[in-house]
Amino acid sequence: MAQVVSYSSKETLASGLLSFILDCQNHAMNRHDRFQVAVSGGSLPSILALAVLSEEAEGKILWDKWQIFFADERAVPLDHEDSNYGLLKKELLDKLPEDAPKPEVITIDTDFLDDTQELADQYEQALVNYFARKDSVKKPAFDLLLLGCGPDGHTCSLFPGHDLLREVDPWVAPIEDSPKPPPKRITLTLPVIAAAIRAAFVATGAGKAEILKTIFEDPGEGLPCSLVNAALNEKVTWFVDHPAVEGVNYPRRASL
Ligand SMILES: O=C1O[C@H](COP(=O)(O)O)[C@@H](O)[C@H](O)[C@H]1O
Repeated sequence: MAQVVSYSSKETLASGLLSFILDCQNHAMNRHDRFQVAVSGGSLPSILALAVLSEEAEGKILWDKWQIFFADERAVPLDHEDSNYGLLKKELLDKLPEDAPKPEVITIDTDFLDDTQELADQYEQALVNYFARKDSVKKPAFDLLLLGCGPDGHTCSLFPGHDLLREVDPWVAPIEDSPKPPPKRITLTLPVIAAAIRAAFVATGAGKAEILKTIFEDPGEGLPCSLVNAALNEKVTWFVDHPAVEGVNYPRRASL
């Protein structure tokens, strides 16, 4: 079962998230001497920055071992205001101390913005280069997925009821009709998410309470976030604040 930890403030949530990330990082170091993380856009980069740029994190993040991928990305130039890379750069990468080692960041190839299938294929090829060779059964195992939860229960660019939820073979898939703008994107597929070593969702604010109620109390509804919970079970932890789970009957691990 997915774990949920609820915090009283963004700062305490960020501190809990940092401990989780450090645990995943240390496990990854023992596993293969690198830390392969996929990050989301939306509200995730700012809270991630709060965690990993904190005083508490000083000297503990092995940036030169991090390989940062995108759980989903919008088909826009990297300096466009809708780019998930652009957001991560603004919130986190640009704030790393100048003398600190830098993570490797694997972005989309913007030569293919006009053809989302090719854009997805190129990003999948990048994953093939960083993970084991592609094999139709074995999916890449990210050390950590850092996921967001949209107010409709979407995660990555996997939207409720969309055909993409049934993809089994591709690692990365294109979407041209995202209900949330911009419409053209690429996303990791559910089988790749299911192959992750660990995953964390971050959801904050009262605006998320209604959808979290459906995700946890009515998983049969099949919302993308519920499908991730079902696929990863105890490997996924939700970092939420109290307003996000107000009135929600969720599997309590602790409330901090
Ligand atoms: O469009 C997107 O939305 C989701 C959720 O965003 P949030 O602001 O509600 O946290 C995000 O996880 C995804 O990466 C992004 O492309």
